[in-house]
Amino acid sequence: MKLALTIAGSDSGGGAGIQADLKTFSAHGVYGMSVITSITAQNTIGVLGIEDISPDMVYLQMKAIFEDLYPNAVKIGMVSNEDIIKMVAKGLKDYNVKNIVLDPVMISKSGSYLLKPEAVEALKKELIPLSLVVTPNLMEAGELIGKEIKNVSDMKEAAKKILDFGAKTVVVKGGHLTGDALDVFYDGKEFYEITTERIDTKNTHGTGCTFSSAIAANIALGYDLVESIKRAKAYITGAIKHSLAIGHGVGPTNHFWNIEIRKV
Ligand SMILES: Nc1ncnc2c1ncn2[C@@H]1O[C@H](COP(=O)(O)OP(=O)(O)O)[C@@H](O)[C@H]1O
Ligand SMILES: Cc1ncc(COP(=O)(O)O)c(N)n1
Repeated sequence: MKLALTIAGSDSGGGAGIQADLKTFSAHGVYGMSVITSITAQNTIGVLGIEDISPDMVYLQMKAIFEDLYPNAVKIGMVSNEDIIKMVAKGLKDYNVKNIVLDPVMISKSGSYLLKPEAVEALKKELIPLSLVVTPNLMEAGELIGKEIKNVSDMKEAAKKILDFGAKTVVVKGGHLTGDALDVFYDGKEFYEITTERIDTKNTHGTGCTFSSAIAANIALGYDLVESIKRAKAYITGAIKHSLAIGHGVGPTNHFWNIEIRKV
């Protein structure tokens, strides 16, 4: 059994954050574990409240996992504030953790801050240099480099700059552009454009979480990074195609779209 860890926030609505990540790991046949950084009271409509976990408790969860259930890959999502970011970076360094996929979560689709704006610099300084791949959406890439991203050429420029912050590779996700769902991957040498059809649905709650945890699951399974990203792109596209019209707002993706469960 391969093991994967998510370090992220809890989404009570089950569509994003820790819940999306654990479902994604399970859908890939990977054993999922979690370090919860923050609890959000959230549904498909919005975020009602956020309560951060203490940095000491974040570290203790990491210690519990790394001293017993060492992960083959790690995904990082919502890290909320500077003190949690520093503690997560310390835990990853103390236990020499590799294969880190960083989704620099900043704002929910419903508009709530999941990262304090003043913590963006700590994210850049502490977590990006530890990452095998960083997966910002257009807004997050723009915040990281201090410039609005409007097209594919801006996405490439952002990928280069984020690589310069110390990431090994970068995927800038173009889910919020018009046209095809085009993501740009940069490995420091070559650019790759990873494209699928755009699916016409409002139910995209948790797409970024699901995509990044699918990359981590595939890395844990032993695929190389480019293959892991390609497989994650196919998985998220299916999960959006079969997304769930549940709740009264932006519904979640369907994490088990490729697993057939028969009624008896
Ligand atoms: N409507 C859509 N149809 C197909 N793919 C999409 C759609 N929306 C987003 N994606 C893809 O889902 C993944 C997550 O992207 P995105 O939604 O931009 O992330 P985030 O949730 O962080 O904003 C990317 O691969 C993106 O291209
Ligand atoms: C706890 C938590 N983490 C992350 C997201 C981002 O969700 P998305 O993947 O839709 O950008 C979220 N809404 N809640």
